[in-house]
Amino acid sequence: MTNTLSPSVAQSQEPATPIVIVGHVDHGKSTLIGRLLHDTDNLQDGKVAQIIASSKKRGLKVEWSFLLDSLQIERDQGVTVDSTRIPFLLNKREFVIVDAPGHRQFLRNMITGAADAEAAVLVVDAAEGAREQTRRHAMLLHLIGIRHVIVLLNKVDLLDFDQAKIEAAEKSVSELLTKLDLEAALFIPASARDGDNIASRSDRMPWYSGPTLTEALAQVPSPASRAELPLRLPVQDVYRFDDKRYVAGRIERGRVRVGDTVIIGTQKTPAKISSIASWHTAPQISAAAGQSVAVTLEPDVIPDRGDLLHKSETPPVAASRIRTRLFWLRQEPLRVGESFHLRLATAEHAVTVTSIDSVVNLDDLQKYAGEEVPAEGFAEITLSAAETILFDPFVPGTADGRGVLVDRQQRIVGGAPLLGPAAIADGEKVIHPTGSTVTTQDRTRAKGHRGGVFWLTGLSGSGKSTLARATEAALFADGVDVTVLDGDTLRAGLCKDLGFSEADRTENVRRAAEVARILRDAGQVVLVALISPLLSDRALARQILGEEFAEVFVDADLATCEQRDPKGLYAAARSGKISGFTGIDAPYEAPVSPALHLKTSAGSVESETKTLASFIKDTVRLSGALKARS
Ligand SMILES: Nc1ncnc2c1ncn2[C@@H]1O[C@H](COP(=O)(O)OS(=O)(=O)O)[C@@H](OP(=O)(O)O)[C@H]1O
Ligand SMILES: Nc1ncnc2c1ncn2[C@@H]1O[C@H](COP(=O)(O)OP(=O)(O)O)[C@@H](O)[C@H]1O
Repeated sequence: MTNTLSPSVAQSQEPATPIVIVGHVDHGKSTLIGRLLHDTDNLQDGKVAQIIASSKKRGLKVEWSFLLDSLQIERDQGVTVDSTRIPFLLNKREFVIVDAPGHRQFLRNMITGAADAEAAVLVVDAAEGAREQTRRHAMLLHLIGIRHVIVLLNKVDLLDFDQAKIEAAEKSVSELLTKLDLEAALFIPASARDGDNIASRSDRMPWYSGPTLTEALAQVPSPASRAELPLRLPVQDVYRFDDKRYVAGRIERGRVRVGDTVIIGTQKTPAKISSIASWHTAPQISAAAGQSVAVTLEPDVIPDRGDLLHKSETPPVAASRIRTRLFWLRQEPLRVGESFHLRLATAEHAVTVTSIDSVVNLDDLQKYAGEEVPAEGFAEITLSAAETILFDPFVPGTADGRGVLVDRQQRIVGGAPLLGPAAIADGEKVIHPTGSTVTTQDRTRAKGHRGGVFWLTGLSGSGKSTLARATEAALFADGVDVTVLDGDTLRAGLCKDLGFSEADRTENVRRAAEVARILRDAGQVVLVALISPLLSDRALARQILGEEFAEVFVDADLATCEQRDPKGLYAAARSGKISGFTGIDAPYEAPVSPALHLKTSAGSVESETKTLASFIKDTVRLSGALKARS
């Protein structure tokens, strides 16, 4: 099978100009991409015939968006090399359309740097005007800092090519963009389906004297040469051959020459470049931005992966508290205190969110103070690291300062363009949580199982403590590293300042969840046995613990619990000796969809213990049996 895009595209030597094409669903993005590739002669003839045939078959005019469907199929089959970049040539100049089928994927692409985009085309249905995604995409373009924005007012045939109507549409989109501080370089009235003002001038809008889309793209500045900027060489790896150590990496910007003195990372160790090699080439005297090199250093110091080589006269910013923008991608909100890894070029730093400084409201696009960043929201936050981080503050249209936040499972949870060092406000509580250098994988390997938290909730007397202790013993006998955090036990020490008011119970849950997190992160299986009566409190625990959290409903009806009354507390509550007792005069909200539901009114302690222990082992076990303890 051959690639749909014509082979000439691959032959250009100039660096390609990346552009993104965005727009609300159905406003014509896919049609535009198909039309653009066709009208600029970037499709093979066979492909065009295929699109025409399949459009005819469905009784449609030529449906250019079918092209993207067929590209998608090629991608799925692995035919197209890069799944998110569509190259095309415009008068010998190479462009790359950074494409992403879904909204979430688009966001991910934008923030992970697939789009160092030089320009953006915002497609807006002229008849429908700006919609939800128009607004979100425009916001993103503003936050990412794409400087060159072309608004394509699409489907102007629906407005009969009428100048007054089209100008009214332009005005309303322009007002939205102004609110976002995003200035459109151009508004182009067009019909992507018919090709008006895409690659050729429309004769149906003689009143329009501006450029066509391809003329506008031709005016987009080429990616500026990064070779003239101060040197940044992030260390990818260090290799040893014949007693020599080679420090390998891709020069992000600037250039290195043999004889240059460079500074290595945060240790600030100076060293001389004694040789430069590129793969498959003879040794070089110098190398510049974009090249992957292996340098030898004199003296033979050993940088770490992630160290940044730079020159002493042009150092990057060094800070351990960093103000950053945030494009939050997780489906749950972000709160202060959560920890992540900040990926920055080849470096990874453990960081904690120490403040949420402002949150952007997507309705009025204003910044507000906020306690949390909502799911998929935008914000400005402060990150703290235990170590100094070297970085260049984010500059629109470059790779500088483009941090990415990843969670414990290495999933990307947010884009974090680093804005600069965060000043310490008067009286501010400054903390620098440290991250372990022992990895989760190391711990898992050593213990033979993963860590996890099993949160037992239920009425007093339902059997939480009994089952937790019996399961603890069973798991321990099986070689599992296990700890129980029991309500009564915690309340005898860590939580002895707390009573049973709603606020105190929330704090009790929070503390237990934080302790469970530390133990879980150290690789342990943690059984938490707390009444934790409110759905909102257990949601808080889940928030603190993330996905490695399983809710176990220890379910016995009130009558059974009251009849058991192992501590005589129900009797005391009934006689008014104690008040606010769960199930009597304080609420208990049962879990809606627990990971495990144990009905202890009916079953025996032994059978419930077996069920719980095997559920836990199935969850934390590695493939195969748990490691036998020697
Ligand atoms: N008013 C009131 N309500 C509920 N429970 C009470 C109360 N007063 C004392 N106790 C005893 O405290 C134990 C519950 O503590 P928890 O930390 O699990 O409760 S909570 O999660 O904070 O709601 C609970 O233990 P369990 O019976 O093991 O659940 C009781 O022994
Ligand atoms: N299937 C069962 N699971 C757990 N406990 C049971 C079961 N059947 C009877 N019990 C009894 O119920 C009581 C539960 O008390 P406890 O474990 O302290 O509950 P909680 O910690 O939820 O307050 C114990 O006396 C226990 O022996």
